[in-house]
Amino acid sequence: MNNAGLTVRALTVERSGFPIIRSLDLDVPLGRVTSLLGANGAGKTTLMEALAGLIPVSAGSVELDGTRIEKLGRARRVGAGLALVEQGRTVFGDLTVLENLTLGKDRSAWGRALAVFPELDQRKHVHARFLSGGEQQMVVLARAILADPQVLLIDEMSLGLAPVIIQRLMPLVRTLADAGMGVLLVEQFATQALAVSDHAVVLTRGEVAFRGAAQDLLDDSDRLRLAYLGESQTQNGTAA
Ligand SMILES: Nc1ncnc2c1ncn2[C@@H]1O[C@H](COP(=O)(O)OP(=O)(O)OP(=O)(O)O)[C@@H](O)[C@H]1O
Repeated sequence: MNNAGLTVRALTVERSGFPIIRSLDLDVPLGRVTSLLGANGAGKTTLMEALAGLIPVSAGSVELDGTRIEKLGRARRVGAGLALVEQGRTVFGDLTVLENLTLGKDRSAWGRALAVFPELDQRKHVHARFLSGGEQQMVVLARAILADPQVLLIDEMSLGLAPVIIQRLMPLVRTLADAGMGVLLVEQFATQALAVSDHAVVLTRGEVAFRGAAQDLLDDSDRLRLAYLGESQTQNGTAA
């Protein structure tokens, strides 16, 4: 029995018949933030979508709290304790903040959302389409947190947001992990992501090119640059 959060083994995911994720092993332990880095096209979003059940896996296993989930649909994975904050904000623009966060939920949801984002209280009757990008992202994050996941997958939540908002959101990710959640974080602002992360995994063309302590990657500017540029970690440094 494995209670270590999300355990991914030998996962292969194809798009249009071409393997994008190739025999990948990954652990997302509870109580830890794991940053997933890699150049554009490395396969980060493909991996997140496959873990969340938006696209099928071709081979391998995904276990959550010791239970195989790779064949479950998205809703059942949420029910099992796995939530995804998708790339690109998706609030219901015609609904108020309050409605966005309480639709289909019990009345305690609003209080729980406010505990995480108290600043939403003064915006609760505002239609979500009138919120700033940062406020919309808070609503999206709050919705995911209300599902009470064991493991939360966050794909590029800072896309298009001002640095000041990112500075507000990143420590929150740490707080969620400190409260026991496992977090897998894909983030273009790698140094800010690594600063709140325990572990780091770098993907290159669908395979793990580095895994280790987030601090080790922060301290190794050459390796960090390679993670951005998508060059392979071969001994002669040949570009991928
Ligand atoms: N629907 C699709 N059909 C076919 N190929 C796709 C599809 N979506 C993505 N790909 C390809 O899969 C590869 C990985 O893309 P993916 O979006 O997962 O990478 P990423 O690491 O998230 O990149 P980015 O940082 O740009 O979002 C790319 O080569 C991309 O062109």
